[in-house]
Amino acid sequence: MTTIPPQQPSPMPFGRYRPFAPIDLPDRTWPSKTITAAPRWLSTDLRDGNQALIDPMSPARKMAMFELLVKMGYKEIEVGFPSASETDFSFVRQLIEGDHIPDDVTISVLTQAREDLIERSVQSLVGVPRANIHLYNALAPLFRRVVFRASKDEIKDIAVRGTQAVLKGIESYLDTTVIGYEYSPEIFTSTELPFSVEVCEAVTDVWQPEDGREIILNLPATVEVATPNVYADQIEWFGRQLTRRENTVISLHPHNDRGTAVAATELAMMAGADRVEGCLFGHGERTGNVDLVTLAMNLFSQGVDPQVDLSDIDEVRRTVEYCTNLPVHPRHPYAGDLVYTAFSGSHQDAIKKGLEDLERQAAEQGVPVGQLPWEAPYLPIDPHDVGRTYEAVIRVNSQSGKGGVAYILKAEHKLDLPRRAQIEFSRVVQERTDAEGGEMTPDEIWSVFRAEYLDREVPLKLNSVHTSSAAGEKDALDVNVYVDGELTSLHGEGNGPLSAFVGAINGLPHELDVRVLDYAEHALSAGGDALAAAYVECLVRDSVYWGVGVDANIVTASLKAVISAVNRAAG
Ligand SMILES: CC(=O)SCCNC(=O)CCNC(=O)[C@H](O)C(C)(C)COP(=O)(O)OP(=O)(O)OC[C@H]1O[C@@H](n2cnc3c(N)ncnc32)[C@H](O)[C@@H]1OP(=O)(O)O
Ligand SMILES: CC(C)C(=O)C(=O)O
Ligand SMILES: [Mg+2]
Repeated sequence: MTTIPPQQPSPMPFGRYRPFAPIDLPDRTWPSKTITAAPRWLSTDLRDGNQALIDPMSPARKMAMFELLVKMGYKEIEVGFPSASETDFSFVRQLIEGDHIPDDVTISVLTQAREDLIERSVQSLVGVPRANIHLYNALAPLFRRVVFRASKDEIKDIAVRGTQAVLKGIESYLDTTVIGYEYSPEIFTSTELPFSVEVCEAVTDVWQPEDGREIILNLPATVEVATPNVYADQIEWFGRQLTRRENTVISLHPHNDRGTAVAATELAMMAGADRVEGCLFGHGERTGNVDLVTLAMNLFSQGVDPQVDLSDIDEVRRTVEYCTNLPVHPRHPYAGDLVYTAFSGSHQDAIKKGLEDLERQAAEQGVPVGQLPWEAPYLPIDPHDVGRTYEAVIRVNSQSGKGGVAYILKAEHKLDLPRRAQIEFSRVVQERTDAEGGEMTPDEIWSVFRAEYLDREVPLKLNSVHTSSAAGEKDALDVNVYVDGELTSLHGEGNGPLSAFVGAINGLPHELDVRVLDYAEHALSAGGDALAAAYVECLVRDSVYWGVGVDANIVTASLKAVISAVNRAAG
């Protein structure tokens, strides 16, 4: 019996950290809920995303990001922190004065709860068609003690007076009917829940929401401190306490410190949230905000309309990389360079079979593959649905098997190798990848294939072929073949041109001793000038070799295939 040795205690100082105490919510309902619709999205790429960049976006990059978000279908976009800098202020002015905000898009601006900053923020919005003002202050015990050095009542007062200042600013400078309000109890996840509710209720008392005049209460996991189920409990508990739930939008603003922001958001949506704030590809402070792309694609992959357009995910990625000057990781869900790629043999084999199965079903039903329900091994979505192609799906390195190599030959060159030929050629490829390491590109695979099967001319090279057969008689074949570079005329007879040819070359002084074991052929293309491919498995003396021939004439292709096997046997 084998015993696994026990693990050792880590030398790291884990004793300095305390577990986050979950809230007591035994009657939670969210675990049995399902997400059936997209939430209201808000992109904060231009604010939380921008404030966390090494190089904050230039005006041109901000405009590119804004246009991308609009094009993708985001209807709520936080465009900056206009009281922070002249750049942020001018960008908001540029959007408004340049008439860049579509009628159905609501921009928002963030401000601290400080009167001067609120006034400046309000001024940035003069002339806006529609906007939200977003005010925040931190409520958590650590912030009360260390940052604000203030009591609970004083902290509540900051939020209340801030909201009053927003109302005053709106009345002084703006068309009151087009301005909405969002309040964030910052560090919500580490704040005593009753205190968060108390402050939010006080803020709501000031704003006085009613039908047609909502209040957005945005509950940030400013720092993600617990498992996703705890955030869901917090959201469900909070929602139950509100006195004006019907006119309140519960919004999520998860960060990704523990790497579980997507999961936390999804569970919190199940717990009753209406709206989600995040950034494309998870940009934002520290480990980032929740990734809007993954959230939307997760909905899509469950058959739920994500209400944003990611059908050209590479274009979205390119624009975000340009704007943020940061790369998207090659393994980023749905968007990374490698996420629709299989290197390993068993995955390649299964994917190839899955894609062929879909093609077969589509042909049987007379519909394109794009109209069939998606089901393919290892591929949660059809790469085509996000503008990717299958070409990148299977890539070959030393971990690859016959399925991947065969897939590339079929996808790129329409060569559908018989199974045993696939095995033989994949060994040839594996010898190369083992010896040289790294990946073999489709072009390299093709040149190895050509060199191995199609381009060998010694000892035999076909020059011309003439066949004849009369009813009931054997096939007669006259061929001109270069034998070791010398043009030689051969004659053979047999049950078909292939056996006639084999008989003819077995008569050569080389003592080839060729026997055909298996044969397959298929067209490579349709039409009058179509090419055909022939595959012949030959026993040459006492070893088995496959040969491949390609020609417009199928008989010539099959003779070339025999020659290919014979030349390979000659080494
Ligand atoms: C979780 C988040 O992402 S919140 C958004 C964070 N984003 C940003 O801060 C980006 C833009 N911010 C800035 O450029 C600057 O902070 C400015 C221009 C807005 C303000 O700058 P400054 O006036 O220099 O103040 P600073 O940011 O250092 O603020 C610290 C002061 O504001 C107080 N403060 C911080 N947040 C808030 C708030 N939300 N409401 C009220 N007061 C606040 C602090 O307690 C501190 O007060 P003290 O000086 O009395 O100790
Ligand atoms: C301003 C708030 C919403 C914020 O960004 C956070 O708490 O993370
Ligand atoms: Mg944030």
